[in-house]
Amino acid sequence: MPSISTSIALIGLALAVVYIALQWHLRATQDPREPPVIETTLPYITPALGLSKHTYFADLRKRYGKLPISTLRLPGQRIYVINDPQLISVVQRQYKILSFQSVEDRMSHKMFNFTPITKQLQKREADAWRTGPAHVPSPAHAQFKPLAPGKDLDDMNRIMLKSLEESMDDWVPPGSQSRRTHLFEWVKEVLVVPTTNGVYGSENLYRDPVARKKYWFVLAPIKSCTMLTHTRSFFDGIPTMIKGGGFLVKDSVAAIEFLSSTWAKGLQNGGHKKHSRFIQKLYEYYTERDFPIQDMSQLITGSAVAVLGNTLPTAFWLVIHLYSDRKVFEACREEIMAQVVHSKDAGGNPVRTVDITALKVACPLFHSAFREVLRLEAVGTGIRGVEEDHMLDGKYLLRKDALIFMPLVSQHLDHERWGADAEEYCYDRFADKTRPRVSNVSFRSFGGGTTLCPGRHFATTELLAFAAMLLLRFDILPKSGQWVVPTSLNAEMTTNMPAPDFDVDVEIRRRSDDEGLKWVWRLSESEHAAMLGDQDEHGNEKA
Ligand code: HEM
Repeated sequence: MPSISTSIALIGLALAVVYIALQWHLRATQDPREPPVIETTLPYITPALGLSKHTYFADLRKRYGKLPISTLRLPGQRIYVINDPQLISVVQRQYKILSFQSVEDRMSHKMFNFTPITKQLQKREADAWRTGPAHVPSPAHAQFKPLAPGKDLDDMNRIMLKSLEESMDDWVPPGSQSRRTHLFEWVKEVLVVPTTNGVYGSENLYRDPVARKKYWFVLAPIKSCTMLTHTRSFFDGIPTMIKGGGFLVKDSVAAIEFLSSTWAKGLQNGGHKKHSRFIQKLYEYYTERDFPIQDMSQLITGSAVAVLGNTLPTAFWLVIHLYSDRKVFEACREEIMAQVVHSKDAGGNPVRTVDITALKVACPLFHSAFREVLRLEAVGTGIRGVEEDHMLDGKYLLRKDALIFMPLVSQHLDHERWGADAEEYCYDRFADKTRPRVSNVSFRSFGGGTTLCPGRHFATTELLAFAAMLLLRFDILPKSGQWVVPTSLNAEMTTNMPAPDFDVDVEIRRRSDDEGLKWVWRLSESEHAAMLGDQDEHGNEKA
C-alpha cells in the first residue's frame, strides 16, 4: 500500500500530466489565424467557470478590454469575444454567415421538446434564407412583421395603452391615497397584462394569473425569492435549460407544457383568428410550412421571453432612476407637463390629455433618461453563430459552429466613447449636444444590424407611456427614507436587461394635485421608426 506522501505525489503527477495534455491539446487545435486565446490558466475550465457568473464579461473587459477580439475555449465550444465596434460592424454585415437565426434555433432546441419534423423544417427554412437572395427575409423577420411600424403595430399599441389606462386607477387601491409595495414585483404586476394584451390580443393567455405564475409572475428571478419557492416557472428555468440541464428543472419543463398546450387549445379550429395580428402571422407562417401544432404552440410560448423578459426589468430601472434623483424627476416631469393639454368635459370637469407621440418626439430629456437606463443597466451579450469558416475582416479566422459574443458592457461602459462618467447615470446624456456623438454600434441594448429588436417600437411606446403616467399622477417614496439603487450582480445572462439583486420597498402615493382630474391618453401618429437610432446591417444610422 503506497504511503500518503506517495499517493499525493502520484495525484500531483497525474494532475500535471492532465494539465500538460490540456495545454497541448488547446494549442494544437487552435489555428494561429484565429483570435488570440485568453483565460488559459486551466485550459477549458477557467472560461467554463467564468461563464457561470454574469459579471464575467465585465471582468474580461477590465483584463483584456484592449484586445479587439479574443477566443475563449470551452469544452466542445469556441467563443470569440469582440470588443472592437469596427469588428462588430463587420459581423453585422455578414448576417447570414454570422447568424442570429442559428442561435435562436439552437436555443429553442434546448428549451422545447420538438418533434424531429420541426427541427428539420427549422433547418430547411434557415438554409433557404442563408443560401437565398438578399431580399428573402429570415424566418424571424417573416414571423415578426406585425411589430414593424404600420397599422398592425398601431393596433397593438392602442390595445396596450387602453389596457394601461384602465389599470391605472387601481395602481393605488380605490379609496386609498397610497400603497406600500415591492417596486419590481409591483412593476411586473402592473405591466404584464397590458404588454401581453397588446401583443397577443383579446385571447391573451396571461390575463389568467395561473398562466402568469407558470411563466414568471410570482417567481421573480431574485435570488431570495427563488430560494423561498418550490416551483420553478418557465422563465426561471431558462438559464439551466440552455446549458442542457432541462432534466434538472422539471417544473419549468412542466410550465412550458402547460402554457403551450393552452395555446394549442386556443389555436385549434380556427381559434387563431381571435388572436392579435402578431399571433395570426405566427400561425400563418407555421401552418404554411406544416409545423405540427404542438411545436408551433411551444414556439409561441417562447415568444413571451422576448416580449416580457427585457421590458419589465427596463420598466423597473426606469422608475427607480426617475424617482431616486429629484433633479431627474423634476426635469422629466416638467418636460412632460408642457405637453399636457388642459380642457373641460361637457360637465365642466377638468380633463388632461396627453399625446403619447409627443413623449417620443417633443421630450428630449425624458427620452434621453430612458435611453440612459438602457445603456447603463444592460448586461447582456449579442450572440451570433458561425455558420461556416470565415475570415472576419480578412484578418481573423472564425471557425464553423463557434459562437460570437459581443458583450454590451464593453461598448456601453467604454470611457473613450462615452466619457469619464460612462459608469454613471447621466439622464441628459443623449440630449446633451456638447457631448461627442457616439455611434449606434456602441449602443446595443436593442441589439444591432438586421436583427435589431423588432419589438423596440412597441416597448419604447409602452415604457415611455407608463413612466409618464406615473410621473404625472403618482409620487414614489422609498420606505427606508433613502433611495438605494440596487445592483444586478446576480442576474442571469438570459436577458439583456437584468432583474435587480434585491427589491426596493416603496410607498406609491396619489399626487394631491391629481384630485378630480380626468386623464385621456392618445396615440396620434403612427410609430416613428427611427426614434431609437435605427441602423442598417452596417451599423449606420437609418434616420
Ligand atoms: C426594453 C425592452 C426590450 C429590449 C431591451 C429588447 C432587446 C432585444 C435584443 C438585444 C435582441 C437581440 C437583437 C440582436 O442581437 O441583434 C432582441 C431580439 C428580439 N426582440 Fe426584443 N427587446 C425588448 C422588447 C421586446 C418586445 C416588447 C418584443 C415583442 C413585442 C421583442 C421582440 C423581439 C424579437 C422577436 C427578437 C428576435 C429578433 C430576430 O430574431 O431578428 N422585444 N430584443
